[in-house]
Amino acid sequence: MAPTSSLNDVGKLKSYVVDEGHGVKGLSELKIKTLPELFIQPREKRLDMSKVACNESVPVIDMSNLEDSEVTRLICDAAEKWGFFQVVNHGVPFRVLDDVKEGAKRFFSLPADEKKKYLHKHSQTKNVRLLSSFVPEIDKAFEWKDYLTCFYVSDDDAFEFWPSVCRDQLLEYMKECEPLIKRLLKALITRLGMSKLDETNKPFLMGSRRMNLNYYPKCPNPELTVGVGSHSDVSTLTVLLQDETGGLYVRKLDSDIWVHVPPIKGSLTINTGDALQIMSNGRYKSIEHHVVANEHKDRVSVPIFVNPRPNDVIGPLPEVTENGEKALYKHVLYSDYVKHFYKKSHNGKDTIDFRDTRTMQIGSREERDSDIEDDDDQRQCFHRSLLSTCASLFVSLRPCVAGRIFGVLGPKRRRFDYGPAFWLRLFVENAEVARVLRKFRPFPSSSSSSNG
Ligand SMILES: COc1cc(/C=C/C(=O)SCCNC(=O)CCNC(=O)[C@H](O)C(C)(C)COP(=O)(O)OP(=O)(O)OC[C@H]2O[C@@H](n3cnc4c(N)ncnc43)[C@H](O)[C@@H]2OP(=O)(O)O)ccc1O
Ligand SMILES: O=C(O)CCC(=O)C(=O)O
Ligand SMILES: [Fe+2]
Repeated sequence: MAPTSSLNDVGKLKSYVVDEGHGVKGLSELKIKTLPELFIQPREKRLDMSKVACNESVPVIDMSNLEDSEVTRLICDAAEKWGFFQVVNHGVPFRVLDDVKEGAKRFFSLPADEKKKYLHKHSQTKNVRLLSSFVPEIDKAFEWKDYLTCFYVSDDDAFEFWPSVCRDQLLEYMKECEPLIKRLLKALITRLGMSKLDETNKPFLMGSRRMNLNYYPKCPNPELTVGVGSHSDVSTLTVLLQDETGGLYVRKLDSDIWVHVPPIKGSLTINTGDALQIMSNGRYKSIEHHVVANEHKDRVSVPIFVNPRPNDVIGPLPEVTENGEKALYKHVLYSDYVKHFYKKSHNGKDTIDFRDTRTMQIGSREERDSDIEDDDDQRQCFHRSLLSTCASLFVSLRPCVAGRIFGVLGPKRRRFDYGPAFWLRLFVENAEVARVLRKFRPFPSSSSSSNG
């Protein structure tokens, strides 16, 4: 039961919030009058209201005219100058947006024992996790937020592992956003010198998706904490659905001014993430943003993070650097980049700094040692990409080989159904090995790498 007497015992408090599945929401529902110390953020991590510009706002782009080159121009300008914009008339039905918000509320209203099943230590899959704060094992001061994160692998995987109270709504939302995502990327790549979105660039621009359900419960002392600390997303781009509460602030480019992103009914907020900043060699900006806590209302938001595939090596695109432009970022295996993001608490733009050739020396020795940062790292990360691609190919082939040898399909038959989906996946993964090999073999020596 309610550990109101133990709120000052950090161990018990963490255990209540994180391990028992109550989350920050459970704590909020105890109607505590003061914020436990665990959630008190250092002053520099909170939003300084004197730095908020009330007369500024991120662009709002009307997407109703599908063929309009002016829309393309507005999207590219917004990604260059703001890294954030809202879209209206985007084609995703209001009903789908309402349903996914309701689905999120349903999930977080489940009893703690039900939610607990999605904690990392109990979850049947690593593609679904329930967390509080950001990375609770690492965060010294907790953020006032719970979130469920779902990495999309396939419909079958989602049907099997995603929570049934919101699974259908999440999948529908993700699928309805697909045309919008393609339109946005198509527009953005024109300014990078690519003529179309096709099978050659789709994988590293939008090869994987992760959806989070964020829940920010009412907070007794919102001014002392944050909903989400300042960070930039590690995605290519993020499509964010927020409810009517408000509280998302973004940094104005090259300034210490913050701008509110007001909820507009039916709109979606788009931001370009670190992966696109790297691929565009800094042309498109991945902007810091954060969310304040709120005393009066629970808030939900649902971001779709559109990403490269974990096994992709990302770096400034050849189309961008072929005119002699100096590459500002080192290549990195995308899953290494994401793991680096999850290894530390939110701290502004420090994830991308670790690939920025101008700031690469920043970071603790421990971090430097564990990341690939030597001059030969492009070669290394292609090696790693190749290895992890082969590993995933092996995993998908294993039951097939076992089936052939022993004449059995094993207990996980449903997941390794040899229908069209299986053969398609096999084909795609073989193609992937071939692609990585092609990239790897003619790779130049480190002395001729373009990183400066
Ligand atoms: C602002 O607040 C946020 C933001 C976010 C997310 C923002 C984004 O931009 S998400 C886009 C992320 N991109 C992807 O997920 C696509 C690429 N995915 C991958 O590369 C991989 O799935 C992986 C994330 C690297 C995980 O790879 P894998 O090695 O196969 O899986 P694990 O063994 O489970 O993970 C290894 C290691 O990573 C950490 N970790 C992984 N996932 C999460 C997660 N969802 N949350 C926290 N930490 C995660 C973790 O340390 C894992 O080690 P363990 O020892 O725990 O296994 C998100 C949240 C916000 O609050
Ligand atoms: O809740 C929001 O409005 C933003 C959340 C966010 O920035 C994130 O999940 O990455
Ligand atoms: Fe974010």
